Amino acid sequence: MSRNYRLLVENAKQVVLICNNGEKFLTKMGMQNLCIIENGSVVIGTDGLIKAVGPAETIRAQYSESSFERVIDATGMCVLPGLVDAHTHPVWAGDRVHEFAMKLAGATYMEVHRAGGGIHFTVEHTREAGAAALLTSLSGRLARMQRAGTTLVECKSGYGLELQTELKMLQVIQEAGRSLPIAISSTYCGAHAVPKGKTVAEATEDILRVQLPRLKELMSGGRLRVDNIDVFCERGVFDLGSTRAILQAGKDMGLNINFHGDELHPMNSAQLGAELGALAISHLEEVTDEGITAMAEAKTAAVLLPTTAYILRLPQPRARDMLEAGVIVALGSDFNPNAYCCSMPIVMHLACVNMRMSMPEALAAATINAAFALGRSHTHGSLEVNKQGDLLVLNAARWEHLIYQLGGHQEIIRYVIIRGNVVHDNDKTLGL
Ligand SMILES: N=CN[C@@H](CCC(=O)O)C(=O)O
Ligand SMILES: [Zn+2]
Repeated sequence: MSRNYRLLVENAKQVVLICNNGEKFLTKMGMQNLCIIENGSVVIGTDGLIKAVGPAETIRAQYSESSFERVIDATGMCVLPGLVDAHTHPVWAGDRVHEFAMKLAGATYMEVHRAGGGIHFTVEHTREAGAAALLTSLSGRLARMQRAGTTLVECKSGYGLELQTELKMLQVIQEAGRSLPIAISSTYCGAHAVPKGKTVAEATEDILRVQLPRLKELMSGGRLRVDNIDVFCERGVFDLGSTRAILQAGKDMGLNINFHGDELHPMNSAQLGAELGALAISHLEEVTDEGITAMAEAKTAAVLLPTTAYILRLPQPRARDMLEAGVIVALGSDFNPNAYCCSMPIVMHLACVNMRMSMPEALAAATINAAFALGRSHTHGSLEVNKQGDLLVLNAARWEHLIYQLGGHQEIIRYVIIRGNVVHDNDKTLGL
């Protein structure tokens, strides 16, 4: 093949494809048996898409006449798909480090929230912040996630709780998506908390009558791109009835349902999500057996967030029960001022130790299944021909080191590649 390509990554000790049959998600045994090529190579075209992935000698023979803008010799190294972070709240102003001390001293999440901290504290500061300042801090956070291997990330609004600030956040997310290599799935989360001075009914009314109609107008005029709708369905926040009304209205506008459920109390959020055809539900620390069955049947992904249970000392989500029931289990960092973690390798480590997932299950949950939870598993989450050329090259001969070395991703990730372009070269960053 005598053509020009963007990138050849050759001779990797392991190339972890995840799957190779166009699967949109993996469950049960599929998550245990990831597709791995020993001594493999990957070719990415000038359009940023994967053109070939296979044994090194086959690729060498097929592409012997071709030219590449860049060749990476990955001898002794591993190649994996870029990681997908299925749940973050990365747009905000105001420092909440003081709350960490409160929580360490025993305050619960809802106690901090009721004391005027938590989401309300962040809402006050985010309402006051200018879009430029929010974009600067968001870009820094996304760059950090990218260095930790994330190439597709879900980003929520939700620290405005009124039209102007929610729109400001969504526009900032859109701008970051335009200016940075990392891909973004954008989520309207106007029902993240009930604004101070409003009842649940009044807040729901504002979302249904004011916020969503304006969003719809901007989206249909092509001025705003939003992918998902989210609600914090929780006792003392949005009840089941208001959650249903908001999610259904979002779905009617073409948004994917992807919401917070069954986190602090069993709310039957899982059953509601399954009934509404939700693409994903996050948290689920308090999900019931019936909720697990409903999600497995409806093919609604469970986005588990190990950092939340860890920081708030909550019961762990029942990952094993979900996996055994055939639920599509995905992972997210839940990056937010409460859980300040930008690293999906740390999230996978916590999922393995605290939630008893195996390393292959955790990697599937942080790649193909997280991509499915965002409606993007046709382009992301595995190394297959015609998918986006997003990959990690590890300074390690076995891929499991990415999870095993707690907090070691900074040294272990040599390259982060998005659409065939090297966006992070660890040697250069560290000046080695
Ligand atoms: N549970 C609700 N929302 C966030 C926390 C947001 C915050 O505390 O600012 C979460 O997913 O953990
Ligand atoms: Zn969240």
